[in-house]
Amino acid sequence: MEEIGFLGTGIMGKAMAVNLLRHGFKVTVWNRTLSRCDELVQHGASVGETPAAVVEKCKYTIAMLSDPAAALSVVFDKDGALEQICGGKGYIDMSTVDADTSSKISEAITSKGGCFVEAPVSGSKKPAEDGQLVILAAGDKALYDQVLPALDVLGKKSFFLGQVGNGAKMKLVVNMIMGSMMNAFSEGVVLADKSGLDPHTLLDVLDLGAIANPMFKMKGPAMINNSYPPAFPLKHQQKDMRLALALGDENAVPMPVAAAANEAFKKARSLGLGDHDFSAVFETIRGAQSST
Ligand SMILES: NC(=O)C1=CN([C@@H]2O[C@H](COP(=O)(O)OP(=O)(O)OC[C@H]3O[C@@H](n4cnc5c(N)ncnc54)[C@H](OP(=O)(O)O)[C@@H]3O)[C@@H](O)[C@H]2O)C=CC1
Ligand SMILES: O=CCCC(=O)O
Repeated sequence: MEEIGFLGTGIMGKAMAVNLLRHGFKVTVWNRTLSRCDELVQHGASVGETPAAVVEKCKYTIAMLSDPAAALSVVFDKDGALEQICGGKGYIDMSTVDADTSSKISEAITSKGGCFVEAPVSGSKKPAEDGQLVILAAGDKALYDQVLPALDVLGKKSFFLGQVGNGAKMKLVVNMIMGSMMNAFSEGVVLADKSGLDPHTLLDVLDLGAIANPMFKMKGPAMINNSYPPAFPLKHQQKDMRLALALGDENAVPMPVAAAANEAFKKARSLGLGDHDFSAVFETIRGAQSST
C-alpha cells in the first residue's frame, strides 16, 4: 500500500502507528507536540512538520485526535490537512467525535475532491498495540476498501456502517454504555468493601456470571488498589458521555443512567483526575464514602 500519514501520536495514535510500521507500512507522522514523534522515528517513521505537509506527501492520512475541537483544528486551521487535500487523496478520521463534526470534515474534504472515511474504534491502548481494535467505519466505501489492508492490521474486525455519522454514533452509543457500566461497577466494588465483603471475591463472582466482561476483569484489580494508569483518559470518557447525551437530546431518548454517570465523570475531572484512566471515577464513590 501507499505511504500512510498519521496525525496525532497520543496513547492510541502512537500504538497504532507503531503497529503499522511493524507490519511494513511506510508511515509519516505529525503531532501537535512534535517531540512526541521521536519514539516513532526510532520505529522507522518519517515526520511531517504540519498536517498539510503530511497530506501532501501521503495518498492516505489517518487522524487520531482527542476530541471534536482537535479534529476540526487539524483539518481547518493554517497548515491544516485541508490545504493539501485534492483528488486522489483519502482522509480517515479515527478520533471519537460527534456526527456533526465528522460531517463538517467530510464535506470539506470532498468539496476539494478528496475522499473521507470516519473510523472510530473500540478497544484501548493494549488492543491498539496488538492490532485488536474494533473499527466502526462509515463514509466513502471505495476509500474504505482501499485502506482495508491498513485497517486489518489495526483491528480484529471492521464494520462498514454506511453514511458518514453512523460510525461516530455507534462509537458514542458503545462508550455511553461503557461509562455507565464503569459507574455501576465502581459502586458495587465500594459497596462490597464497605459492607464487609472482600472486593477481590466480588471480582471472582462477577467473572463467573452473566455480567462477566473484559473491562471488569482488566480494570478491577487495579481499581481495588486505587491505581488508574491511563489507558483511556477519563477526560475523553467524559467527552464521550457529553456527546452521547447530546445525541440522546437530538433523538428525545431519556438517558437518566448515562446522565448520572456523566455527572460522576465531571466530578472526577473537577478532582483533577482527567488524565487518569477513566476507571478513576471509582474515586468519586470511594472518596464520598470515606468522608462520611
Ligand atoms: N485511549 C483509549 O483507550 C481510546 C481512545 N479513543 C479516542 O481516540 C482519540 C485519541 O485518544 P488518546 O490517544 O487516548 O488521547 P491522548 O490524549 O493520548 O492523545 C490526544 C492526541 O490529540 C492531540 N491533540 C489534542 N488537542 C489537539 C489540538 N487542539 N490540535 C492538534 N492536536 C491535538 C494530542 O496532541 P499533543 O500530544 O500535542 O497533546 C494527542 O496527539 C480520542 O478521541 C479518544 O476518545 C478511542 C478508543 C480508545
Ligand atoms: O473509547 C475508548 C474505548 C476504550 C475501550 O473500548 O476499552
